[in-house]
Amino acid sequence: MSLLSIEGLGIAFGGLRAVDDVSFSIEKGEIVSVIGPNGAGKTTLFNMISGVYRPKSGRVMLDGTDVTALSPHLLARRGMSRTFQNLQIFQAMTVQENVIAGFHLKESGSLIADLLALPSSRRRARMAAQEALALLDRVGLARAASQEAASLSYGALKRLEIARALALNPKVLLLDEPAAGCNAVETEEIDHLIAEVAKSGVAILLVEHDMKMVMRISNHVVVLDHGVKIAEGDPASVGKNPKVIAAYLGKQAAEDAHADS
Ligand SMILES: Nc1ncnc2c1ncn2[C@@H]1O[C@H](COP(=O)(O)OP(=O)(O)OP(=O)(O)O)[C@@H](O)[C@H]1O
Repeated sequence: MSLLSIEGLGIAFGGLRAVDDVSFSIEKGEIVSVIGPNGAGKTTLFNMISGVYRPKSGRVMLDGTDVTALSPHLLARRGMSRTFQNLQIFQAMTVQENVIAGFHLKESGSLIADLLALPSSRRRARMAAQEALALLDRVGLARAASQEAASLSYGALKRLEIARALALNPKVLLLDEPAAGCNAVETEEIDHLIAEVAKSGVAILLVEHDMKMVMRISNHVVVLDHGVKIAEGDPASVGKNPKVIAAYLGKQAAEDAHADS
């Protein structure tokens, strides 16, 4: 049984089948990337897996349990957390407070205790602050803990968002374009971070346009075109697949590439 199984997911907008019968799975500690040309259905698939859209067909199985269309916060409690293409950082809060906000997503029933500032809630707050610092250390931001998030560079903000998603202690982490807008140095830092998180046993699903990054860090690549899965496999075999080349570059380029090889 895989940690995360995507089974025949499909959805349509009006007459357009944006994602059609897509299946694949992810194991513990594995990095799987979903790629495809613009409009292929990557974001839509991601949104179905993370509970933002309800699929018309198929299901999402997490650790053997059907979690299809659970709300994002319930999914977070079951062990699936995500980051967003457009950063969801609270700019006016400190770096550490942003991570602490992540812990609150998985807690329930603590609001009244917090409002009354009960000893239990003060103890919890102290622990959350310590755990947040440990997470910031992991993503290389411990020294910026008390700075306002707005003062961080773009690459650091991206790592902060990953730290906040890790605050939920996920089994599966979904990353929506983690390197978008980053320069080469920032992308490399995010590469290392993703590899380290996977090594700790977290399964990672990535949607990313930076093809070099995808080829560098993925164990497995799933390729979509017009909502349909057209290929999957290790990065090297997917990179050579004529169907994939055709989807990206057009049919003629694929035939040329095939003739050259
Ligand atoms: N909410 C929506 N309503 C109607 N059509 C949509 C909606 N979301 C996506 N689509 C359409 O579904 C198809 C897949 O879009 P999607 O954004 O998932 O592709 P993508 O692979 O993520 O593209 P990109 O690489 O450009 O981000 C496109 O034709 C898009 O226009």
